[in-house]
Amino acid sequence: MALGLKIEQGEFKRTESTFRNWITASGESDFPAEANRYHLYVSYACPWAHRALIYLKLKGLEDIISVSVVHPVMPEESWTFAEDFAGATGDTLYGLEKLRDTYLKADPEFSGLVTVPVLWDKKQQTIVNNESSEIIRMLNNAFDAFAKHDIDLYPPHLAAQIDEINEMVYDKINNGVYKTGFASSQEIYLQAYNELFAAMDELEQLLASQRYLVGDVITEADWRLFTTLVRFDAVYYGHFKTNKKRLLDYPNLWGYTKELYQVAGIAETVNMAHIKTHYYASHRFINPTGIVPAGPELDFYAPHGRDGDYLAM
Ligand SMILES: N[C@@H](CCC(=O)N[C@@H](CS)C(=O)NCC(=O)O)C(=O)O
Repeated sequence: MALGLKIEQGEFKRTESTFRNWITASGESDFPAEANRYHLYVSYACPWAHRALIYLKLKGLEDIISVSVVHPVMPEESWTFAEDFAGATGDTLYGLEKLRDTYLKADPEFSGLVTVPVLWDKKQQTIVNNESSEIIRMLNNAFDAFAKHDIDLYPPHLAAQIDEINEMVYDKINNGVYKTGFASSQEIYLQAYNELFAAMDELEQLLASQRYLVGDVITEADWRLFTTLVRFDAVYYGHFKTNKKRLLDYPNLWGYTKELYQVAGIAETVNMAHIKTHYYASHRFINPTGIVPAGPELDFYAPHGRDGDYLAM
Protein backbone atom coordinates (compact mmCIF):
# COMPACT_ATOMS: atom_id res chain seq x y z
CA MET A 1 0.00 0.00 0.00
CA ALA A 2 1.26 3.48 -0.72
CA LEU A 3 0.24 6.44 1.43
CA GLY A 4 3.50 5.97 3.28
CA LEU A 5 1.61 4.03 5.87
CA LYS A 6 3.15 0.95 7.33
CA ILE A 7 0.58 -1.65 8.20
CA GLU A 8 2.12 -4.66 9.87
CA GLN A 9 -0.10 -7.62 10.68
CA GLY A 10 -3.15 -5.41 10.60
CA GLU A 11 -1.58 -2.76 12.80
CA PHE A 12 -0.74 0.81 11.72
CA LYS A 13 2.80 1.97 12.57
CA ARG A 14 3.78 5.60 12.13
CA THR A 15 7.19 6.12 10.53
CA GLU A 16 9.88 8.24 12.24
CA SER A 17 10.51 11.67 10.73
CA THR A 18 13.81 12.05 8.86
CA PHE A 19 15.07 15.65 9.09
CA ARG A 20 15.76 16.70 12.65
CA ASN A 21 17.80 19.94 12.59
CA TRP A 22 17.06 22.69 15.06
CA ILE A 23 16.60 26.45 14.63
CA THR A 24 18.03 28.44 17.52
CA ALA A 25 17.49 31.99 18.66
CA SER A 26 21.22 32.74 18.65
CA GLY A 27 23.41 32.88 15.56
CA GLU A 28 25.62 29.99 16.56
CA SER A 29 23.82 27.13 14.86
CA ASP A 30 23.59 26.31 11.15
CA PHE A 31 19.96 27.36 11.42
CA PRO A 32 19.73 30.67 13.29
CA ALA A 33 16.33 32.31 13.63
CA GLU A 34 15.93 35.06 11.03
CA ALA A 35 12.99 36.91 9.51
CA ASN A 36 11.95 35.74 6.01
CA ARG A 37 14.43 32.89 5.94
CA TYR A 38 12.19 29.93 6.75
CA HIS A 39 9.13 28.47 5.06
CA LEU A 40 6.50 25.95 6.07
CA TYR A 41 4.96 23.40 3.76
CA VAL A 42 1.68 22.28 5.27
CA SER A 43 -1.60 20.61 4.55
CA TYR A 44 -4.72 22.09 6.13
CA ALA A 45 -5.99 18.54 6.36
CA CYS A 46 -3.18 17.10 8.42
CA PRO A 47 -3.46 17.26 12.21
CA TRP A 48 0.34 17.32 12.59
CA ALA A 49 0.83 20.16 10.12
CA HIS A 50 -2.10 21.94 11.74
CA ARG A 51 -0.03 22.28 14.91
CA ALA A 52 2.51 24.40 13.04
CA LEU A 53 -0.18 26.66 11.55
CA ILE A 54 -1.63 27.20 15.02
CA TYR A 55 1.77 28.23 16.34
CA LEU A 56 2.29 30.71 13.50
CA LYS A 57 -0.99 32.38 14.48
CA LEU A 58 -0.55 32.28 18.24
CA LYS A 59 2.99 33.60 18.16
CA GLY A 60 2.19 36.12 15.43
CA LEU A 61 4.85 34.84 13.03
CA GLU A 62 2.89 34.92 9.76
CA ASP A 63 4.96 37.82 8.41
CA ILE A 64 8.24 36.14 9.38
CA ILE A 65 7.71 32.57 8.14
CA SER A 66 6.00 32.04 4.78
CA VAL A 67 3.68 29.10 4.01
CA SER A 68 2.72 26.86 1.08
CA VAL A 69 -0.39 24.69 1.31
CA VAL A 70 -0.57 21.37 -0.58
CA HIS A 71 -3.66 20.05 -2.37
CA PRO A 72 -5.93 18.14 0.03
CA VAL A 73 -6.15 14.98 -2.07
CA MET A 74 -3.04 12.90 -1.49
CA PRO A 75 -2.33 10.44 -4.33
CA GLU A 76 -0.35 7.24 -3.83
CA GLU A 77 2.98 9.00 -4.38
CA SER A 78 2.10 11.58 -1.73
CA TRP A 79 1.19 15.26 -1.58
CA THR A 80 1.06 17.46 -4.68
CA PHE A 81 1.18 21.18 -5.32
CA ALA A 82 -1.87 21.11 -7.59
CA GLU A 83 -3.81 24.33 -7.12
CA ASP A 84 -7.32 23.34 -8.25
CA PHE A 85 -8.82 23.52 -4.78
CA ALA A 86 -9.58 26.70 -2.84
CA GLY A 87 -6.79 27.35 -0.36
CA ALA A 88 -4.18 25.14 -2.09
CA THR A 89 -1.37 27.56 -2.91
CA GLY A 90 1.01 25.47 -4.98
CA ASP A 91 4.73 25.59 -4.20
CA THR A 92 5.13 29.32 -3.68
CA LEU A 93 8.92 29.06 -3.47
CA TYR A 94 10.02 27.02 -6.48
CA GLY A 95 6.87 26.07 -8.40
CA LEU A 96 7.58 22.36 -7.96
CA GLU A 97 4.84 19.83 -8.72
CA LYS A 98 5.08 17.46 -5.81
CA LEU A 99 6.21 17.58 -2.22
CA ARG A 100 8.54 14.69 -3.04
CA ASP A 101 10.42 17.12 -5.31
CA THR A 102 10.96 19.38 -2.29
CA TYR A 103 12.43 16.46 -0.35
CA LEU A 104 14.63 15.59 -3.35
CA LYS A 105 15.82 19.18 -3.57
CA ALA A 106 17.00 18.86 0.02
CA ASP A 107 18.45 15.39 -0.48
CA PRO A 108 18.68 13.94 -4.00
CA GLU A 109 19.03 10.46 -2.45
CA PHE A 110 15.87 10.78 -0.38
CA SER A 111 13.69 7.70 -0.64
CA GLY A 112 11.74 7.85 2.61
CA LEU A 113 8.29 8.94 3.58
CA VAL A 114 7.20 12.32 2.26
CA THR A 115 5.17 14.02 4.98
CA VAL A 116 3.88 17.41 6.05
CA PRO A 117 4.73 19.59 7.84
CA VAL A 118 8.12 20.53 6.40
CA LEU A 119 10.13 23.43 7.79
CA TRP A 120 12.34 24.69 4.95
CA ASP A 121 15.40 26.93 4.99
CA LYS A 122 15.29 29.24 1.96
CA LYS A 123 18.91 30.28 2.44
CA GLN A 124 20.50 26.83 2.42
CA GLN A 125 17.67 25.40 0.32
CA THR A 126 17.17 22.44 2.53
CA ILE A 127 14.78 20.90 5.01
CA VAL A 128 15.37 21.92 8.58
CA ASN A 129 12.93 19.55 10.20
CA ASN A 130 9.84 17.53 9.32
CA GLU A 131 8.70 16.49 12.77
CA SER A 132 5.80 18.61 13.98
CA SER A 133 6.44 18.10 17.69
CA GLU A 134 9.90 19.63 17.19
CA ILE A 135 8.79 22.33 14.76
CA ILE A 136 6.30 23.71 17.29
CA ARG A 137 8.95 23.78 20.02
CA MET A 138 11.16 25.87 17.72
CA LEU A 139 8.29 28.18 16.80
CA ASN A 140 7.53 28.55 20.49
CA ASN A 141 10.87 29.98 21.50
CA ALA A 142 13.46 30.41 18.74
CA PHE A 143 11.67 33.34 17.05
CA ASP A 144 10.79 35.44 20.09
CA ALA A 145 12.76 38.40 18.72
CA PHE A 146 10.31 38.54 15.78
CA ALA A 147 7.06 37.21 17.29
CA LYS A 148 4.17 39.67 17.58
CA HIS A 149 2.75 37.92 20.61
CA ASP A 150 4.65 37.23 23.77
CA ILE A 151 3.35 33.81 24.67
CA ASP A 152 5.08 30.66 25.90
CA LEU A 153 3.17 27.44 25.30
CA TYR A 154 5.84 25.25 26.89
CA PRO A 155 6.89 27.09 30.04
CA PRO A 156 9.71 25.33 31.92
CA HIS A 157 7.73 24.90 35.12
CA LEU A 158 5.01 22.97 33.26
CA ALA A 159 7.27 21.08 30.87
CA ALA A 160 7.23 17.76 32.73
CA GLN A 161 3.45 17.78 33.04
CA ILE A 162 3.03 18.71 29.39
CA ASP A 163 5.38 15.92 28.29
CA GLU A 164 3.47 13.42 30.38
CA ILE A 165 0.04 14.26 29.03
CA ASN A 166 1.41 14.55 25.47
CA GLU A 167 2.61 10.98 25.63
CA MET A 168 -0.82 9.65 26.52
CA VAL A 169 -2.64 11.96 24.08
CA TYR A 170 -0.26 11.07 21.24
CA ASP A 171 -0.52 7.33 21.68
CA LYS A 172 -4.19 6.93 22.50
CA ILE A 173 -5.78 9.88 20.72
CA ASN A 174 -3.69 11.69 18.05
CA ASN A 175 -2.27 8.46 16.72
CA GLY A 176 -5.06 6.41 18.31
CA VAL A 177 -7.62 7.52 15.73
CA TYR A 178 -5.22 6.43 12.96
CA LYS A 179 -4.59 3.08 14.66
CA THR A 180 -8.34 2.57 14.82
CA GLY A 181 -8.99 3.73 11.26
CA PHE A 182 -6.15 1.88 9.56
CA ALA A 183 -6.53 -1.37 11.49
CA SER A 184 -7.07 -4.21 9.11
CA SER A 185 -8.05 -6.84 11.64
CA GLN A 186 -11.16 -6.72 13.80
CA GLU A 187 -9.19 -7.46 16.94
CA ILE A 188 -6.64 -4.68 16.40
CA TYR A 189 -9.42 -2.24 15.50
CA LEU A 190 -11.28 -3.05 18.69
CA GLN A 191 -8.20 -2.67 20.85
CA ALA A 192 -7.34 0.75 19.41
CA TYR A 193 -11.01 1.79 19.63
CA ASN A 194 -11.24 0.78 23.29
CA GLU A 195 -7.98 2.53 24.16
CA LEU A 196 -9.09 5.65 22.32
CA PHE A 197 -12.40 5.91 24.13
CA ALA A 198 -10.88 5.05 27.52
CA ALA A 199 -8.54 8.02 26.96
CA MET A 200 -11.41 10.26 25.80
CA ASP A 201 -13.37 9.32 28.95
CA GLU A 202 -10.33 10.07 31.10
CA LEU A 203 -9.87 13.52 29.55
CA GLU A 204 -13.59 14.24 29.83
CA GLN A 205 -13.24 13.63 33.57
CA LEU A 206 -10.10 15.73 33.83
CA LEU A 207 -11.74 18.66 32.06
CA ALA A 208 -14.65 18.52 34.51
CA SER A 209 -12.37 19.78 37.26
CA GLN A 210 -9.85 21.90 35.36
CA ARG A 211 -10.08 24.15 32.39
CA TYR A 212 -7.11 22.92 30.36
CA LEU A 213 -4.97 19.80 30.27
CA VAL A 214 -2.33 20.99 32.73
CA GLY A 215 -4.42 23.43 34.75
CA ASP A 216 -5.62 26.95 34.17
CA VAL A 217 -3.45 28.03 31.24
CA ILE A 218 -3.47 26.89 27.63
CA THR A 219 -0.29 25.03 26.74
CA GLU A 220 1.22 23.00 23.95
CA ALA A 221 -0.64 19.96 25.29
CA ASP A 222 -3.99 21.57 24.53
CA TRP A 223 -3.12 22.47 20.95
CA ARG A 224 -1.82 18.98 20.30
CA LEU A 225 -5.12 17.54 21.49
CA PHE A 226 -7.20 20.17 19.68
CA THR A 227 -6.11 19.22 16.17
CA THR A 228 -7.50 15.72 16.66
CA LEU A 229 -10.68 16.80 18.45
CA VAL A 230 -11.61 19.36 15.81
CA ARG A 231 -11.53 16.55 13.17
CA PHE A 232 -13.29 13.99 15.33
CA ASP A 233 -16.95 14.20 14.33
CA ALA A 234 -16.36 15.35 10.76
CA VAL A 235 -13.86 12.64 9.84
CA TYR A 236 -12.71 10.15 12.43
CA TYR A 237 -16.17 9.14 13.66
CA GLY A 238 -17.20 8.05 10.17
CA HIS A 239 -14.07 7.43 8.10
CA PHE A 240 -11.98 5.87 10.89
CA LYS A 241 -14.97 4.19 12.61
CA THR A 242 -14.26 5.85 15.97
CA ASN A 243 -17.98 5.82 16.62
CA LYS A 244 -18.57 4.85 20.22
CA LYS A 245 -19.39 8.47 20.88
CA ARG A 246 -19.18 11.73 19.01
CA LEU A 247 -17.17 14.62 20.41
CA LEU A 248 -20.58 16.30 20.79
CA ASP A 249 -21.50 13.62 23.33
CA TYR A 250 -18.69 14.72 25.66
CA PRO A 251 -19.86 18.01 27.21
CA ASN A 252 -16.47 19.00 28.61
CA LEU A 253 -14.37 18.00 25.61
CA TRP A 254 -16.84 19.63 23.23
CA GLY A 255 -16.93 22.88 25.23
CA TYR A 256 -13.14 22.82 25.46
CA THR A 257 -12.79 22.29 21.68
CA LYS A 258 -15.14 25.20 20.99
CA GLU A 259 -13.23 27.38 23.41
CA LEU A 260 -9.91 26.64 21.71
CA TYR A 261 -11.49 27.13 18.29
CA GLN A 262 -12.66 30.57 19.38
CA VAL A 263 -9.18 31.74 20.42
CA ALA A 264 -8.14 34.63 18.13
CA GLY A 265 -6.75 33.38 14.82
CA ILE A 266 -7.48 29.70 15.32
CA ALA A 267 -10.64 29.43 13.20
CA GLU A 268 -8.56 30.56 10.19
CA THR A 269 -6.33 27.52 10.63
CA VAL A 270 -9.25 25.07 10.47
CA ASN A 271 -10.26 24.33 6.88
CA MET A 272 -13.01 21.71 6.95
CA ALA A 273 -13.17 21.37 3.17
CA HIS A 274 -9.49 20.35 3.08
CA ILE A 275 -9.91 18.14 6.12
CA LYS A 276 -12.89 16.16 4.85
CA THR A 277 -11.72 15.98 1.26
CA HIS A 278 -8.29 14.75 2.24
CA TYR A 279 -9.38 11.79 4.29
CA TYR A 280 -12.44 10.67 2.34
CA ALA A 281 -10.95 11.19 -1.12
CA SER A 282 -7.39 10.00 -0.46
CA HIS A 283 -7.84 6.77 1.49
CA ARG A 284 -9.63 4.82 -1.24
CA PHE A 285 -8.93 1.52 0.47
CA ILE A 286 -11.28 2.71 3.21
CA ASN A 287 -13.68 4.75 1.06
CA PRO A 288 -13.51 3.40 -2.51
CA THR A 289 -16.04 5.85 -4.01
CA GLY A 290 -14.18 8.88 -2.69
CA ILE A 291 -17.52 10.48 -1.82
CA VAL A 292 -17.03 13.20 0.79
CA PRO A 293 -19.95 13.29 3.24
CA ALA A 294 -21.83 16.58 3.33
CA GLY A 295 -22.38 16.60 7.11
CA PRO A 296 -22.21 16.83 10.00
CA GLU A 297 -23.06 20.43 10.73
CA LEU A 298 -20.84 21.55 13.58
CA ASP A 299 -21.06 24.92 15.25
CA PHE A 300 -17.67 25.65 16.74
CA TYR A 301 -18.82 29.19 17.42
CA ALA A 302 -21.63 28.14 19.77
CA PRO A 303 -21.11 29.26 23.38
CA HIS A 304 -18.46 27.06 24.98
CA GLY A 305 -19.54 27.51 28.58
CA ARG A 306 -15.98 27.57 29.88
CA ASP A 307 -15.75 31.13 31.14
CA GLY A 308 -13.12 33.75 31.60
CA ASP A 309 -10.51 35.71 29.75
CA TYR A 310 -7.28 33.84 29.55
CA LEU A 311 -5.37 34.62 26.38
CA ALA A 312 -5.21 38.38 25.96
CA MET A 313 -4.00 39.11 22.47
N1 LIG B 1 5.62 12.56 12.76
C1 LIG B 1 5.15 13.41 11.78
C2 LIG B 1 3.92 12.83 11.11
C3 LIG B 1 3.44 13.65 9.99
C4 LIG B 1 2.48 12.86 9.11
O1 LIG B 1 2.29 11.64 9.27
N2 LIG B 1 1.85 13.55 8.15
C5 LIG B 1 0.97 12.87 7.24
C6 LIG B 1 -0.28 13.66 6.95
S1 LIG B 1 -1.39 13.81 8.29
C7 LIG B 1 1.63 12.72 5.89
O2 LIG B 1 2.19 13.66 5.37
N3 LIG B 1 1.57 11.52 5.32
C8 LIG B 1 2.09 11.26 4.04
C9 LIG B 1 1.86 9.85 3.63
O3 LIG B 1 1.29 9.09 4.43
O4 LIG B 1 2.23 9.49 2.50
C10 LIG B 1 4.88 14.76 12.38
O5 LIG B 1 4.21 14.83 13.42
O6 LIG B 1 5.35 15.73 11.82
